Amino acid sequence: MLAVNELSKSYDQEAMSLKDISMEIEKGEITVIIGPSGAGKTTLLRSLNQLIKDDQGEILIDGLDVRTLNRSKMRQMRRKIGMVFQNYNLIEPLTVLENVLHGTLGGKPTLLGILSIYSDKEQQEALALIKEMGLEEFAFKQCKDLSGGQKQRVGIARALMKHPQIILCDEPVASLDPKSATLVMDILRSLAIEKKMTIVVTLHQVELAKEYADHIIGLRAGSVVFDGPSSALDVAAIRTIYD
Ligand SMILES: Nc1ncnc2c1ncn2[C@@H]1O[C@H](COP(=O)(O)OP(=O)(O)OP(=O)(O)O)[C@@H](O)[C@H]1O
Repeated sequence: MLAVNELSKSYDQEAMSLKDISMEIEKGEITVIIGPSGAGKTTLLRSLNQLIKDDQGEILIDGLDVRTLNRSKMRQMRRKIGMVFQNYNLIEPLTVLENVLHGTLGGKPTLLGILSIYSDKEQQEALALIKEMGLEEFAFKQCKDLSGGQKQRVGIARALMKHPQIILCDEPVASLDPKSATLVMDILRSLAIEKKMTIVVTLHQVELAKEYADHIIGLRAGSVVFDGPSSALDVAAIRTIYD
């Protein structure tokens, strides 16, 4: 469903942040990208939906190279992909419901989006997702009053409003306490298993990666140094990635 072939990226034409990355990511699985700080995890994740451009190689989603798409095809492709961010990227003074409804903006004609006009169906769907995330009682509260873990669950509900096939999560639990982190990872796991979504997550915590990943990619200095199931990530593999 998602394949990367010989992807390279340099921000400054000198140092290479990604070097000939190739990998295959399966539908219905959680793929976790791990590696030390500066290894290229965020660069790789953001290249997948072309938030970072000027890279070389191929990124195939459903067989289409996203690097070669024109504007309208790129818009269509981006509708298939939801993003979840470390710092949540919510509009803090707005309510949980309003933030989740914003997830539909990518698929709306601009004027309706600017006016924040949402149909009854969209509102019902947003409320159902809020309930699914265990946030029913917060639907009409401002996001600024939520905990980090609650904010991240709003971020996931917002991503789900587009009905994405793929969810890219950039360090989604880096700012959370262990219990909140587990809750967020449990949600991502159920999206992969029950909704057959393709989930790609960057993580700093090796233990969480081993617990939740079906597939782990280990990056070091821009290169893939491990690619396998989480059961294969042994001490020697961890050393190769981090030492
Ligand atoms: N906007 C940028 N301009 C120049 N260099 C950049 C930029 N963003 C990242 N880099 C460089 O690219 C390399 C990979 O960075 P990236 O942020 O992808 O790593 P990472 O593995 O996500 O790190 P971290 O775990 O600290 O977030 C690093 O050497 C970094 O300095």
